[in-house]
Amino acid sequence: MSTPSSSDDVAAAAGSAPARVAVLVSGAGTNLQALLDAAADPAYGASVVVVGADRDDIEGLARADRAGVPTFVTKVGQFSSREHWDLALADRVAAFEPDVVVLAGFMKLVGPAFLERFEGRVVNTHPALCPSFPGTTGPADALAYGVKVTGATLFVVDAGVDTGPIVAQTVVPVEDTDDVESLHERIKGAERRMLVENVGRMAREGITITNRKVRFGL
Ligand SMILES: Nc1nc2c(c(=O)[nH]1)N[C@@H](CN(C=O)c1ccc(C(=O)N[C@@H](CCC(=O)O)C(=O)O)cc1)CN2
Ligand SMILES: NCC(=O)N[C@@H]1O[C@H](COP(=O)([O-])[O-])[C@@H](O)[C@H]1O
Repeated sequence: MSTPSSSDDVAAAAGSAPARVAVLVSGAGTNLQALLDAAADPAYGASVVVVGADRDDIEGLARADRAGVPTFVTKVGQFSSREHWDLALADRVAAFEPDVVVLAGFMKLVGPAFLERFEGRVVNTHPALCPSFPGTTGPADALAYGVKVTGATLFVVDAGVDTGPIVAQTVVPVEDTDDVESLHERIKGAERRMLVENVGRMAREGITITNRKVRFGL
């Protein structure tokens, strides 16, 4: 795995050793579980080396414990400012020398220190088709708007909210009978498949970003 060269033309990953993946979570951790399950196969090319969270007592951390993966919790409230939290979070993650950092249901915006440390190597999975419905309520917003299809987006995180270069998207139908829960569950099924497939490809092939366009390969 090599270090990205610049923010506008970024190469990440690709090598013979499994890529080291750090995952940050805030909740149930079903996306994390999908990565843990995939990584059990050496052919996948990636290994989850640490799971971090911004809160205690969540199923995502329990999933990591059961898989024997180290965990940490870094809460905003433990620090005197958001900037100090961001720096501490970057330090905790960096100690595990990740090649790729996956935000998988991580409900905090990461800031400049974090993004500089892992430039071009942080991806987030979002339960909507970016650039539509950014933020914390993507499935509810899609349902309220009345769209007939929605989905999930994997993107390289930047300083905005769900604005980064898009790695992959997956589409699901919105049914007339859906409520927010049923729609989000349908999205999450497709989201987990998209995440596993594309984090694996990032690990095995690397990515290059040119003028926002993401392609696999270095
Ligand atoms: N710099 C970025 N950080 C993150 C992104 C991103 O695109 N850029 N994506 C998020 C996930 N996200 C939605 O996709 C998201 C998460 C959280 C928030 C937010 O406003 N959070 C509040 C706290 C809410 C809480 O603690 O429950 C906050 O950060 O103070 C907006 C969007 C991952 N990070
Ligand atoms: N804005 C971020 C956001 O809405 N993230 C979403 O939270 C869910 C976490 O599920 P999980 O904890 O079961 O993986 C996922 O659908 C993820 O995209």
